[in-house]
Amino acid sequence: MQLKVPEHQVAGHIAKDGKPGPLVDDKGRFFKPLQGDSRGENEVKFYESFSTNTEVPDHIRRFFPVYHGTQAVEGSDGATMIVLENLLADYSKPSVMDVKMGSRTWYPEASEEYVQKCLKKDTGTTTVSAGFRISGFEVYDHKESSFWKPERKLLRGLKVDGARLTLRKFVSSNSLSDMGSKPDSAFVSSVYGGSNGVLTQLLELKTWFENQTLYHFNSCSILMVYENESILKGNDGDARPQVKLVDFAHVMDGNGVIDHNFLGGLCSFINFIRDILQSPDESAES
Ligand SMILES: O=P(O)(O)O[C@@H]1[C@@H](OP(=O)(O)O)[C@H](OP(=O)(O)O)[C@H](O)[C@H](OP(=O)(O)O)[C@H]1OP(=O)(O)O
Ligand SMILES: Nc1ncnc2c1ncn2[C@@H]1O[C@H](COP(=O)(O)OP(=O)(O)O)[C@@H](O)[C@H]1O
Repeated sequence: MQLKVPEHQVAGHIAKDGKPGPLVDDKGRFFKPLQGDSRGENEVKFYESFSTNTEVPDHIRRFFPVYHGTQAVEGSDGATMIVLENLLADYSKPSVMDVKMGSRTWYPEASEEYVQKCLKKDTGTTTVSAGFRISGFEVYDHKESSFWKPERKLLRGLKVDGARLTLRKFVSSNSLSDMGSKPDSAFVSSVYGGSNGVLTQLLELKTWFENQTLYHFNSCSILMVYENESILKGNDGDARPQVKLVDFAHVMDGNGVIDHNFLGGLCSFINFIRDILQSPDESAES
């Protein structure tokens, strides 16, 4: 089995200090190392539960990566990895964004130290003010014919207007390294709009979250992706926008209670996307 480092990972842990990072194979699978303390186990517990839970409607399953169990991976010191569907396997020039949902990323059972660490990040980013934060993104820059990924530090400093501007840039054809340029929102209707677009998918997810009390998706992300190859070939209609959920290391049982934290963040995110769709030509906010 030939494994390699994923080309388009936009957030989360990478191989560092002797610890393995995610890997992908050529058969459409994504290998995520089990994280230390209870996180890895908790994520496995979630996937095992979710993949067999008959209360989850079929049309909702498509928002989650398919789970293929766990596996000890040779070449990574035999590290145990969660084997998932590689969500980017069918994309050749993907633009990808990871949006961490909720107005808090901590949860009641966490240690005081962990809560404080999360609170610091939550108040310093748009998590508290907007109900989500952009954890990472990579866009295919049509002017430069290459991928562009901002530094983490730059994203951590984004305020609400900056997040709005970034969501516009994500669907623009301008050169993105030029921070001063006004995004043209060229792909807004083919990515955010339409019957298969991001907004429609988010609304479908919201309908489920308005009722589901099975799980609380603490610190979970929405991964948005679309294909630029089709746009380069002049077929914007084939951008194949997808909304997926990733990172279930902190998912808890819902115990019959609505996940207000995720739902609130999702409603806010939907409003941002809807505003951009309704006024794609609005002047760039700073
Ligand atoms: O270590 P940090 O400060 O980079 O924080 C990680 C987060 O990075 P961020 O600061 O939000 O860009 C990181 O966020 P992303 O996945 O990058 O959005 C995770 O929240 C990670 O925790 P876990 O894998 O969910 O258990 C976080 O790891 P822990 O701090 O919980 O170990
Ligand atoms: N199933 C997947 N397919 C493709 N890419 C993925 C998948 N899961 C995660 N990723 C990539 O890895 C990043 C980090 O994933 P995540 O589960 O949040 O890891 P961590 O727990 O280290 O934060 C995501 O932002 C995305 O770029």
